[in-house]
Amino acid sequence: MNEPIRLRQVWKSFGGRPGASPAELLQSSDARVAVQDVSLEVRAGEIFVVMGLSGSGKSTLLRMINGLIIPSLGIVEIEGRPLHQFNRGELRALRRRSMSMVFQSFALFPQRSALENAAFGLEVAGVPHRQRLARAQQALERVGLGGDLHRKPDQLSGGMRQRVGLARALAFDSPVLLMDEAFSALDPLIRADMQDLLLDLQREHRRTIVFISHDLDEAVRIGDRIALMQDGRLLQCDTAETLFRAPAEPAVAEFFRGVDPAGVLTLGAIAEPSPPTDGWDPKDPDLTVLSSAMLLKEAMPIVTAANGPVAVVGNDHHLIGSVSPNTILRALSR
Ligand SMILES: Nc1ncnc2c1ncn2[C@@H]1O[C@H](COP(=O)(O)OP(=O)(O)OP(=O)(O)O)[C@@H](O)[C@H]1O
Repeated sequence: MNEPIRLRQVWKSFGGRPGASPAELLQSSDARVAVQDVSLEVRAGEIFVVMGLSGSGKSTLLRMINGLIIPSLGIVEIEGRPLHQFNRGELRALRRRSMSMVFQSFALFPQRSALENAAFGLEVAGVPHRQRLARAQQALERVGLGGDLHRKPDQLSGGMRQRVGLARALAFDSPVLLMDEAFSALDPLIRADMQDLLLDLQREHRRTIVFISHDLDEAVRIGDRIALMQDGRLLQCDTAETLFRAPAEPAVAEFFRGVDPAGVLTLGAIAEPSPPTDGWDPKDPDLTVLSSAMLLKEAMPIVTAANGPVAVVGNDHHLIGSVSPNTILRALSR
């Protein structure tokens, strides 16, 4: 299957001569180059976080993916088809049916209830009244607002309003969600709740999610992969663990300074390549067996409580190696 979203050498300059080459854009004093030569692929079913500081080009990138901004150079492909080949109607249909947006400050209609707000996108898409209310109600229940369907926005907290925004996108059931700093305005505890909710939703129903964030902790927590942006350039795009262990340039390592390695490293990355015991028997009921994908912060209490090294196995349950409390301590003190 084609990647749902692919960018090939994409540039976006605000101002500057149309048709200018990359070198001309970079040299031109009246061109503001927001995105420079970005190539990436978003895979079906992943949470793909675009992370960077303010002004690094994240929102411009997202708006090129849904066709709101046209690249100065390069190609954006959606499901294998270049976006510039979509006519207006197709672009509208893409935004309505295939890609839902969730913004930071989600504009809710003050005079409408949570239910009517969540149903709004479906209303615009022409879904019949009863059907759209049923779908909106289901989505609100899923985000924990089943008891607040008839409240108006001013009767909801900021976190609840953001849940209505998420429910509006979920009610669509579109395969791709574009989330622009969707949780950034929330206070830290509610923000962590929303991140958990998103991960739960993702376990139930794998959508392709492009999530913009300027917060590395958030990116590490929710991202299957992270695209790190700086000054319009893509520094590196990979799992948090690879960015942390093998930064492509010093700027990447700089981003990860101060990040807790236990929240980034997995058991698979640190396991000793030897079995936990000499006569290792995978069926031994007394042996602790953990997945290689488990993060150290989750594994630590289990490894510490086990009597002896624990076995680490891969996806197909084959033995990768073993980990003891000492292995973890060594990895964390590096
Ligand atoms: N319409 C525009 N006209 C001129 N310059 C723009 C426009 N939109 C964005 N820019 C510039 O492009 C650069 C990238 O902006 P963009 O909004 O994509 O960054 P961002 O990473 O999303 O930042 P933030 O996190 O602050 O939203 C910035 O220097 C910005 O000033």
